[in-house]
Amino acid sequence: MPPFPLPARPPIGYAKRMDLTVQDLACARGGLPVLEGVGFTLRPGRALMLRGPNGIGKTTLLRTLAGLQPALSGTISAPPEAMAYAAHADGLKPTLSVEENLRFWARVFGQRDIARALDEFNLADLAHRPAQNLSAGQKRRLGLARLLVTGRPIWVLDEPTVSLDTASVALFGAAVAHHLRMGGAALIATHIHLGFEAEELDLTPFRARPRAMDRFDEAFA
Ligand SMILES: Nc1ncnc2c1ncn2[C@@H]1O[C@H](COP(=O)(O)OP(=O)(O)OP(=O)(O)O)[C@@H](O)[C@H]1O
Repeated sequence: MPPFPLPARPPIGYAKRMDLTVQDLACARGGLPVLEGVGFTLRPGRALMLRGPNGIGKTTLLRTLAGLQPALSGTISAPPEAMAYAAHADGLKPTLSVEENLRFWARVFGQRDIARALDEFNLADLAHRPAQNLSAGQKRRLGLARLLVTGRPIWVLDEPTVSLDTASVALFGAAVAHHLRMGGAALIATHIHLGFEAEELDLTPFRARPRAMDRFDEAFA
């Protein structure tokens, strides 16, 4: 018996280059509609940066795409199993070392190689350090290195550079650029420029209309 459950479905991985087409998507947070009418296509090898002011719904959209919460309506062409989601909670096991964390996640996602993840995020010197003894930026690097052992083609990233210093932002930018060259794709909510070519989607026009205003109109119908 493996020490932890393996995925019921085989990983999709890079061999399966995948478009992500979103049509007329509406999503909610805390039971209130946040965005409506969202639509875009993200193709293999491309990155799309989500823009918009604080509270517009970037996190809500990413969580919906990654299958962590249901959409109110609309369609998402790619299944959650095609996506690797990384956000503020990094899913690290505090008592496991850096290397053990990566081996754990590689096993969960049906992968073997962790060497590239250690290398691309400059974690080799920290390989035997328990995750709980890492600095905030080092933990974030490990959380992002996890993406490389998922083998999943579409990265869905919420503010991935929080806590990273300039050198680590550059490492992360290079890792994403490599992922794109391999035929992967990335959807990233960030307020900074990551050093590679990407399209942008401003979510401001997709802000959901307030429900109170709908009721106000109905009162005069
Ligand atoms: N746990 C929650 N329960 C209820 N409402 C929430 C919750 N988290 C966020 N919200 C609200 O949902 C809306 C969208 O929030 P979301 O976090 O998706 O925005 P964001 O664009 O990612 O913001 P930021 O740029 O500040 O990270 C905001 O109005 C926010 O106040």
